[in-house]
Amino acid sequence: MKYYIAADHAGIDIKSYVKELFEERGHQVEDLGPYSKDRVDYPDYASKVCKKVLENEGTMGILICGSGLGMSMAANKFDGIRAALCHNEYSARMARKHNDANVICLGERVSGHGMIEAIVKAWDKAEFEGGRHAGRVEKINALGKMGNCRG
Ligand SMILES: O=C(CO)[C@H](O)[C@H](O)[C@H](O)COP(=O)(O)O
Repeated sequence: MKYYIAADHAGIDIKSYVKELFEERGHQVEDLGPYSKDRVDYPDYASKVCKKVLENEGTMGILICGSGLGMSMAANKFDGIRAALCHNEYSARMARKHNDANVICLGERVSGHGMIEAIVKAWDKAEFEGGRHAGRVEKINALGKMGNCRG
């Protein structure tokens, strides 16, 4: 699997570690920045990753900020992106098995190295189950195409 990874200043310390975890599991990971610890805005980096994922079918994204919240909120604005904030293994497993998530969001200020490793492993081992979940995921995708849902 090809992944695109990015962070903000609050996620940059573990970006290389997360990249290595995915590479150790046989994946290719392209780092879209940032490349210094300067303060940056997470929507800019969520945007870089989501655009790449949408442009390149079959790829996935990894986004890291302090809590993972800002990245997931920004990423889920993109039609076709199903970004899952994962603070534990269960969430990571369900994000893939039930939601067919294509972007994983992590919080450097929330999860330590050991938990991050467990999350990555759980995400990577899990596969979308389809079946009853397929129609639900299609409904998520349809919501994105509706644009402004306020009617
Ligand atoms: O979006 C977030 C919080 O919901 C992310 O954790 C950001 O990384 C965080 O807001 C950055 O905060 P900072 O005080 O500017 O470092």
